[in-house]
Amino acid sequence: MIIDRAEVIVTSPDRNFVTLKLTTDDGLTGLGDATLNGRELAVVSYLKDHVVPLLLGRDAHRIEDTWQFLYRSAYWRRGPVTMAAIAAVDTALWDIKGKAAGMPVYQLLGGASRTGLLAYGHASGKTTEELFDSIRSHQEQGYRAIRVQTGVPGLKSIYGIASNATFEAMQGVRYDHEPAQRGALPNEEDWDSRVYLRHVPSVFEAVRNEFGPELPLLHDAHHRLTPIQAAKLGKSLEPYDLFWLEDVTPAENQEALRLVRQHTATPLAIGEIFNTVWDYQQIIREQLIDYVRSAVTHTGGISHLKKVLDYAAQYQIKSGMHGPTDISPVGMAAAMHLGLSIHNFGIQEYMKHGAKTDQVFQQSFTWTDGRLHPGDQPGLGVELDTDEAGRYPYVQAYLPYNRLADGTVHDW
Ligand SMILES: O=NC(=O)[C@@H](O)[C@H](O)[C@H](O)CO
Ligand SMILES: [Co+2]
Repeated sequence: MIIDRAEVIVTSPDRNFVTLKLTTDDGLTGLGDATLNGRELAVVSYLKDHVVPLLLGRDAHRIEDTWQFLYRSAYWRRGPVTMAAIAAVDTALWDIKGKAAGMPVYQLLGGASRTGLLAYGHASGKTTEELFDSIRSHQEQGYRAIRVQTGVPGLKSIYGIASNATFEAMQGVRYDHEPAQRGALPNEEDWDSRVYLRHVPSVFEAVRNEFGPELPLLHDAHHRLTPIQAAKLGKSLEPYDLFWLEDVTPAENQEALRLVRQHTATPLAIGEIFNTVWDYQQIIREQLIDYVRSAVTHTGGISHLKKVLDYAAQYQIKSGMHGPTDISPVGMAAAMHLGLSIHNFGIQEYMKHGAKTDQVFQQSFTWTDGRLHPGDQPGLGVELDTDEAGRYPYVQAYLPYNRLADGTVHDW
């Protein structure tokens, strides 16, 4: 079963997506998500100019050999562009192998370890009442776990809040921070850690008082705090029993999490911007986190993220795969197949894609009673309508960035 065609399809229905489509000599096709939000065209070139010529003529069955060949023959190791490109190839080959076997990918990975995948959604609101509306709306949509992000007094715009606050309005104006904002330059936003640290505990106090102790609540600090500030936040949120506190501090310096861990028992989730097991090695080995946040799309594909999660399982660390709208339906399907099969599944982030995206990508996953299931179609269960995709050309788009009051650039 030889790869004899490889296409890199860029489409921008509700936001930019990059998809690799491989076709074999016996007509089987496989899809891989290669979307890197705000830097999409770098992966397009990496695939088109450097990887596709190496794939044509290769045996599509040899997934591990292809992965090792692409990882080692590049010479230059790791990084988001390289690992997103390798992820797309790996995922597309698993899709093909599933179709060749007549089985959904999760069956090839060892079969189902659970009936469905607990998912969480993104409630947000500039004010407490808008936040409460958003939480109720997510509960009505069936979410059993909810991420809470709010405005911060004195800050003009902030991560995780829809540009148009009320949830009803969001039905039309979707929470749009994930799909990088379209435009020639990144939007500058403002930030103040001290105001944020004072404000967040009061938000969770209000949410717990309104919604009770049971509802699993998550929060994303989005890389903005120093380790001691992260420790302070984790400790101040302990009375509210969070499911997890995410990206509390930039984790390139993995040992920074030692300080946070010394001060708080709030569970920690890290890794959505990581791209290989080496980014995790210390924080897994020292049990400095509780959830691995990587998406299949950014971490070398199904093959590599499975290795990361199998390593994490030895330290009782679970998956918490990244699932914003800039993970395409192909990437989400790969996450669901992997999540269904592993023992140490934790939770799946699930932001619903837009209607135009669902027109471009035909999906077969189900969302029932707050749990996702990839479905039982052979392969990943996603097909891409190339004609529909052709209707939405790429649009330059960037993620925002932060500056502090004195103009210093800060993590967004
Ligand atoms: O937990 N989810 C997140 O942090 C996302 O909102 C990321 O900022 C975007 O997906 C980046 O493209
Ligand atoms: Co995050």
